[in-house]
Amino acid sequence: MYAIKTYNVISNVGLAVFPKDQYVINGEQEPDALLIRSQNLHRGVLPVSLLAIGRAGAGVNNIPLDKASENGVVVFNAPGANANAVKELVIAILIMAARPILPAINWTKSLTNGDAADVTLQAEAGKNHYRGTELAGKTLGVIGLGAVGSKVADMAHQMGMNVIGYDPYISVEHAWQVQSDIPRADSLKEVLEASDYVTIHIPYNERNKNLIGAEELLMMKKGAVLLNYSRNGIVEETAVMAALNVGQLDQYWTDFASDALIKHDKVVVTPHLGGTTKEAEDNCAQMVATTLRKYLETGEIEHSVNYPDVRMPFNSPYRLTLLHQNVPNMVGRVATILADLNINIANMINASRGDFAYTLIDVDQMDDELYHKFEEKCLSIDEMIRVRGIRNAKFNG
Ligand SMILES: NC(=O)c1ccc[n+]([C@@H]2O[C@H](COP(=O)([O-])OP(=O)(O)OC[C@H]3O[C@@H](n4cnc5c(N)ncnc54)[C@H](O)[C@@H]3O)[C@@H](O)[C@H]2O)c1
Ligand SMILES: O=C(O)CC[C@@H](O)C(=O)O
Repeated sequence: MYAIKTYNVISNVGLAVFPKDQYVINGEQEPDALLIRSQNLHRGVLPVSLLAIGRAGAGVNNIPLDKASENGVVVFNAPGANANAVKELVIAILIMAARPILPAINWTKSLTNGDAADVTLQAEAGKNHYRGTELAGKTLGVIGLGAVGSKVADMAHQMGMNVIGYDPYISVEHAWQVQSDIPRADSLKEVLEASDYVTIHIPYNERNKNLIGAEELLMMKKGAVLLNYSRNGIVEETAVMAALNVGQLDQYWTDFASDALIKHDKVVVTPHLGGTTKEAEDNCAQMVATTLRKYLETGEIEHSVNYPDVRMPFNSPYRLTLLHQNVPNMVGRVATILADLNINIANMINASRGDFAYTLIDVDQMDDELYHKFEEKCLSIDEMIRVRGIRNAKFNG
């Protein structure tokens, strides 16, 4: 039985991916895998039993990736699975930033002391206080043109906005998703200077920490609007409030609450709602549960953020999986161990990603005693991190 431990609310559609006769969810056993959303794993230790972590979402800044890699824990996310939900929310926020919909609704609700006709008259008389502007013809700068940013850019473009994108690290896949008539800025400065509205869709990491600070806010048009539906650490909070106080920035909309931000008049905070739709929660949980299950049962890696993606049809009775550092001659050394044990290789694949690498070896014969000898010899190699043997369920019985 495999043991899965969950944190946060994980959709049942995702949990249903794990057959009850093979998986225990939140039982007593030490976990083989964690399935999480925003749970902060930096604070605890990773259990020794842990083989994998599945993040039912896009951002992985709540996971200690270096520690996971060094311990041979493969981390998966659900790329793009909640992008449509974030896009729809960001478009709604753009509209609410241009039109004072929330204060207008609250004011209308407050109309009292009159008969029906009086309320209608008051509403008509007061509506000019809630005059807005239109998005069509205004310029939207989109920082990050990945799964979310590319969708936001396209939708805003369709709504008549002039969209300018900025993403110096864009993948080929996402580059194809952005309409070719959406211009790309060559620098952050260029996109900030050009835009009436700026929306950020990038991961939080060391490089992007405080990407938007006092200097960048000064590059923006006076009275521009900033949206942050990515992560709080990307925008420097004190700088943003200072820019709001002097009118350099007109409004700041963010999905990430903090004590200071929620008290500021020109900041509107939603409670990390970007991916909170039924569809997105189902998509994320299903995608990551499927990749976790595949990894546990076949060793194949898909959508990992710390180890290379590796696929190999599992057509032998037994598979050996080896997570190791990316150093020369690992495959040679493992092949020698197998040869010394008189085990024939049926199929093999090796791939690397940065400092780490992964090797899958299929063999036709294996028993517990032989496996233990193999494992012991492999783990005596300094750069070997984790060795695992998987029996192919198709050959059982
Ligand atoms: N509010 C929410 O609930 C919610 C939901 C989904 C994602 N997110 C956040 O949004 C981020 C983006 O999500 P995604 O699904 O689009 O991810 P993604 O990986 O598909 O896209 C991120 C893009 O940002 C680009 N990028 C990285 N650093 C950049 C920089 N300094 N300048 C410009 N571009 C840069 C990358 O090249 C990539 O194309 C996630 O990492 C997550 O933190 C939040
Ligand atoms: O799980 C959530 O609700 C948030 C997901 C979001 O932050 C993400 O990075 O995908």
